[in-house]
Amino acid sequence: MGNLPSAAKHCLSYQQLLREHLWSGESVAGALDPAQEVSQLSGLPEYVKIVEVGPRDGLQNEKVIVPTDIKIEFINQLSQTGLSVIEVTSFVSSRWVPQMADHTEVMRGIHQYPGVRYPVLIPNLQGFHHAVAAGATEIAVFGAASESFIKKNINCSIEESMGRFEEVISSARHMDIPVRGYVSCALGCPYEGSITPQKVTEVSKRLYGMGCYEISLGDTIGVGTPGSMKMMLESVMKEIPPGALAVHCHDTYGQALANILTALQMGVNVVDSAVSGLGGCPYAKGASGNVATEDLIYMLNGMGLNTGVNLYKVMEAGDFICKAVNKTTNSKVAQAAFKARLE
Ligand SMILES: CC(C)(COP(=O)([O-])OP(=O)([O-])OC[C@H]1O[C@@H](n2cnc3c(N)ncnc32)[C@H](O)[C@@H]1OP(=O)([O-])[O-])[C@@H](O)C(=O)NCCC(=O)NCCSC(=O)C[C@@](C)(O)CC(=O)[O-]
Repeated sequence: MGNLPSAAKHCLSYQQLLREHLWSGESVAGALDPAQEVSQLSGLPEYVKIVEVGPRDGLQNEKVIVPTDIKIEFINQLSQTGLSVIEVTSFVSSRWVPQMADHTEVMRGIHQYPGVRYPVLIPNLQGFHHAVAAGATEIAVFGAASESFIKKNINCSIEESMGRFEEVISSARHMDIPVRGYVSCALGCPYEGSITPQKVTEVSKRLYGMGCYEISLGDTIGVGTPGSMKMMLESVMKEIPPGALAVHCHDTYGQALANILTALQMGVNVVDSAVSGLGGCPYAKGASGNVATEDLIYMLNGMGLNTGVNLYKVMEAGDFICKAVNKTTNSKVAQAAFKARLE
């Protein structure tokens, strides 16, 4: 954008700005006023890593079983968007989450593109062994800061879950397999309501201490606000450096982007999202999908923050999976772009 003559900049219509800049990742703030850009960017990271969870978190709650070849095609399309991490499936019990029963076929069927990592979700040692046999080279364990939620989700207490994760993490370490740790209910629980930042910190600290390279703090039911996100992060950051944290925001109350921006301003630079805003945890009733990857990229592009991801290609992958599961996209950006195309 910097090369355009200023007269041309003023002639750019809103639609042109969208087409030429927000899609490509060039800064619109800079297009309007270079001085403004600097002030907007202060305190924010230059690069934000997006962890795409659509194939796992996005699909796990779908009632109709999505054919395995559709899942594989979806992941292959996502792999060509510039995303560097795509969580592809979970090695959980098919009695608990039938949608993920084809984990081995999905893991074996996808084309693994260079530069893209394909972690999978693991609840226990049994899942770990199945995942490794299927070819997984990166995993994530998933804990929670709520006793009631973890009981419903993986049928054990927080203390028991730590024992299981310790076994998994120690086996993974022997095989040089990196482990990410999730902490669900970081901003509220569907069964207990408020969760204290101290409890989130305690669980996060234990997972980090066991060797998780990154802790993803999940607003599982999307009740958080920038205020509660800030309080929770201030507490967790006393024990874990911001560079080892990620945020995972569901958008039930429409706060996800605001919460993510708060986290970015506090030094977090890894954000989970799902294409088309798909998703939700089967054991968190009433929760809506994740923040849409399209909406996240649009916001980050608009602030001049680099993600390396092509928004247009992500929208195409979103269109593909929405048609396949017969859903309307939850992404505001995709909705607006498709509407604009029809006008
Ligand atoms: C953890 C279990 C298995 C415990 O389930 P359980 O019933 O307590 O397990 P168990 O150890 O008593 O074993 C019972 C049966 O399950 C089998 N089993 C045992 N382990 C496995 C395994 N890994 N894979 C396949 N089968 C397994 C085991 O072999 C046995 O089979 P049987 O002898 O009866 O034929 C179950 O509760 C489970 O699968 N839960 C998964 C729930 C889930 O996937 N939730 C969604 C993901 S979390 C999420 O979405 C939140 C997140 C991460 O996105 C962040 C956020 O938003 O907050």
